[in-house]
Amino acid sequence: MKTDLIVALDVESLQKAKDIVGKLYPAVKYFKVGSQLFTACGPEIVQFIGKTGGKVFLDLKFHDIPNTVRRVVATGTAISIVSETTIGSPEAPAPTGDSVRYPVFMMTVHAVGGQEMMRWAAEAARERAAQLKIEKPKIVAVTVLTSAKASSNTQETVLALAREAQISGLDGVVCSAHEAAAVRKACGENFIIVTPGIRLPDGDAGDQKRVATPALAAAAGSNYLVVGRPILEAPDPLAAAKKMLGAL
Ligand SMILES: O=C(O)c1cc(=O)[nH]c(=O)n1[C@@H]1O[C@H](COP(=O)(O)O)[C@@H](O)[C@H]1O
Repeated sequence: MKTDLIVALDVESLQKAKDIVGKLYPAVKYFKVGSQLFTACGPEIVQFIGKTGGKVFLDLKFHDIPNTVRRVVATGTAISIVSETTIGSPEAPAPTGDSVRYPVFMMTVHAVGGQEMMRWAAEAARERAAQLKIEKPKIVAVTVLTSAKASSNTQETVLALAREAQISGLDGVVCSAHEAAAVRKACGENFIIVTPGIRLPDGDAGDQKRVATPALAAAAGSNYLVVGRPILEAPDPLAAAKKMLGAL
């Protein structure tokens, strides 16, 4: 199984994000757009990464009533910079121009939102993608954040949430490397495991508690490793990304 690197673009402006993508692509192909960047610049960054050739992981961790999550997942599936009714309306016609030529590749919801919410999210992505004739974005559920200290029942909680996500029709979960092997065993080979909290042996964990090296996470069965600060704050982000990739 191949393990890929996703760089978290946790920066405050479109320009900074563009600079980082410019430095890292094509060595890095996957970029995570999270709440900070999306709040700062909106869908334009999605379009930019798509045009560059990269793939976007839109990590907005939706957690709301099923109807609201259904609508926002449908909107995210059709995300575009074209200023038209598509933004905000899951029922609106397909965007024109090149907007949906760069759809997001993966999105997050919170597993604690419950099975009905996750099921509606999965259905919304499927339906909207079919309508637009584009590949369905993968929907993955955040389980227990990697910033939470491990407790005696962390693995059990992650496993229960992963099973609920799978039953609900989601494509995978976000969990730490510490639970990845158990999730892989319980949910099978095709279930996507996304793992943040990745550090090289000498790396500063910061607020992350359940951390692991790239090699450990890959050996545990993670498909995608999410790395932010160790790359963003490095004097040479490309060299830092290559070091992470080399440590897989
Ligand atoms: O959903 C996520 O991406 C996520 C889930 C989780 O449990 N832990 C976690 O750190 N993340 C994200 O992964 C990235 C990790 O960043 P660094 O700790 O700087 O490498 C951040 O963008 C977090 O928002």
